[in-house]
Amino acid sequence: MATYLDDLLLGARRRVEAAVAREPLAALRERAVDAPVGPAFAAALAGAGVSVIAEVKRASPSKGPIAPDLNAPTQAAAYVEGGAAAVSVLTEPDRFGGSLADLADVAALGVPALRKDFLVDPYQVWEARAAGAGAVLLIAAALDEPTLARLHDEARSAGLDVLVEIHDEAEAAAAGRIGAELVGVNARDLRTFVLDRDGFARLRPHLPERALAVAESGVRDADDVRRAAAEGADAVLVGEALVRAADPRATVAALLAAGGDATAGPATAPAVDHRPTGSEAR
Ligand SMILES: O=P(O)(O)OC[C@@H](O)[C@@H](O)c1c[nH]c2ccccc12
Repeated sequence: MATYLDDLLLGARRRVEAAVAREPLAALRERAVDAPVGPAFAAALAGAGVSVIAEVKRASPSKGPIAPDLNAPTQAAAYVEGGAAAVSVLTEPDRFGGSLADLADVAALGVPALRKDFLVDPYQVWEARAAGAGAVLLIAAALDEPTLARLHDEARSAGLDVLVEIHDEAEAAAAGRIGAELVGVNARDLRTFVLDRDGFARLRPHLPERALAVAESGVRDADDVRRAAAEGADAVLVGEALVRAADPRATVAALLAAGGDATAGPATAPAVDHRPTGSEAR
């Protein structure tokens, strides 16, 4: 059965074909290397406490329209004022209402920006670089491992960081084999859209040891951030809760405070050991 994910991947391939017809890869690369490199993405997440990657998203396949009139750079500026370490920008147009122009507008603010899309071709990596992104998302469930590895290498050679998205143990292992330094656990299964709030805690021990860990999807409030912190997240990636928020600046600030609390004080959950133990150890 064809899933939404299959549809999204097909749409991505068609957009690449159309874009290549307008501007061949060589020309795009030339334009991209002349563009200023965006601020480093992964390094912005590495500090103490849980960093917030705040997302610009107008719609989604599971929710339909969420914030159809959202202005990407205005929204992103509010995130930055609230203390977001980085901004994720959906560039997929059909189901998420995004565009590369949104990405460029957000990156122009000088914030580390992630291209969130369904990447299937190196061309899309260079589009991200040309738009001023600091990172691209690669979805392990969408790519066979050689393609995942190839796109990962292409992005690294373009000077971009890569957020490798996984949602099971096999994908976590693949992320390790390709040398991922930044791994996101998507609590939402992109094939079924089912949200599993225990997904991060379950998969955290299986992530590559040196990688930064991002908890993605379904983070609603300070309690969810505290939980992610206690489960060993370096960052949370938050979309819907922020695009629906009446005051996105204050909402980011509140999430950030919760993430700091969790590692700071006796009032919150004790630190736990996230490394695999016993027979689980790799
Ligand atoms: O809106 P939420 O539940 O906070 O989720 C944000 C983000 O995790 C989600 O948009 C996402 C995670 N991985 C993706 C891959 C493609 C498109 C979207 C996504």
